[in-house]
Amino acid sequence: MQPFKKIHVIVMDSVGIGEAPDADKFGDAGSNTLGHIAEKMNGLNMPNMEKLGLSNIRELKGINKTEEPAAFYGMMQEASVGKDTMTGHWEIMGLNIDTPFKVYPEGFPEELISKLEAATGRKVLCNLPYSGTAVIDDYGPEHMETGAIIVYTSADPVMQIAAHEEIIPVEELYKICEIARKLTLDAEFLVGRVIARPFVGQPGNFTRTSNRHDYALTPFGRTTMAEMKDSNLDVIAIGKISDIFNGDGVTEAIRTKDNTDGMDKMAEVVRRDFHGISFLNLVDFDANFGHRRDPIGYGQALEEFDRRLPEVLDALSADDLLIITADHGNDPTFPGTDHTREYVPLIVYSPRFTAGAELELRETFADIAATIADNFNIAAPQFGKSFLAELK
Ligand SMILES: O=P(O)(O)O[C@H]1O[C@H](CO)[C@@H](O)[C@H]1O
Ligand SMILES: [Mn+2]
Ligand SMILES: [Mn+2]
Repeated sequence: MQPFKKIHVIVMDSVGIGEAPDADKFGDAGSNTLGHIAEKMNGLNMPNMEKLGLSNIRELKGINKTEEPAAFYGMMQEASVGKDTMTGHWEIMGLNIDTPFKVYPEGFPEELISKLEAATGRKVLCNLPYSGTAVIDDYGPEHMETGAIIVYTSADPVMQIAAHEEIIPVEELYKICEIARKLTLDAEFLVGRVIARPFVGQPGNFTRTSNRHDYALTPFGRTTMAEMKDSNLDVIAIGKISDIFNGDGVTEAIRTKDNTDGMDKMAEVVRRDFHGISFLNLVDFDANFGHRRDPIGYGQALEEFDRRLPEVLDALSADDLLIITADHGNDPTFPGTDHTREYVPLIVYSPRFTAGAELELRETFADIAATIADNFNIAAPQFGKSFLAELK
């Protein structure tokens, strides 16, 4: 088969498709993001994903299994020991994270907080694991009175810093986060990501803005993105992808406001003439609905995604390959507010295909990187097995 000129990867952030075999080790036995949302919605209306074969992977209420799926379809299991966004995306690009990132279930050590206060000249509020919407409700008023910053974490390896845009201008919050990023690069206080969380509004009525900014770490190994960039191929990062890789291996970064904007930008990029990959993350599923434990909102966002899909599908030519997948689960019906250890769906489509078929269970997300490397004839990642030859 002729290689594809462009491969487009869409990560539906947190759209898992049922507990992974090792889910019990993560306290996630019984989780199923898509399955439980379909139940709560009393059937999901996703005719475009249906045609591609979504319910052929695992039957989902409201979505029919189709006799002639247009896409190749299957599931991937996560090999790495984490279930956070960075781990999932880095694995998709060929890495295997075998040492878990540090998490801070009791908040950050006093020593780190003192250093942060000294370096920023601002006091720290909260310093606990917290939901990002609850934390601004609870600490926002005090923050507005004192100018102290709201620092919180979660079950993920993250330090999040929230501030009202009229109390601390976004640019200053970004500087504060850069300071926090520098302080948390050492093994002693290592944090996967520092996240700026600006918000607006009045007490009791705060909302977060799209000026969120993530400060990640540079991937610990050589990703297929880096390999592509060094081979003079294009790597177009859309949404928070560039942040997740700290810009490593990215040749062009396009920011987005939300899922809708992400799909708009994706359709634009698909129509362009280039040689390489585009890589989009749709974070709303996770941030607005998964962590908020809102299965109906989540279901509606999935249906909206499905309605927008034809714009991307229609833009594809026989030179394009589209891969739709996820980075972990976040079952909105599950106890707690954290990610869930799940299989992720794998949908692989090109107008070049006459028919789709089932792909065998993938043992690592890195099979996507291996497939990309195989297609562009560049060095294979250290992990992953290409499924390119199966696409016929
Ligand atoms: O509750 P909010 O602030 O949305 O935080 C969520 O967003 C973080 C980064 O994705 C996750 O670790 C989770 O804690
Ligand atoms: Mn994620
Ligand atoms: Mn998340």
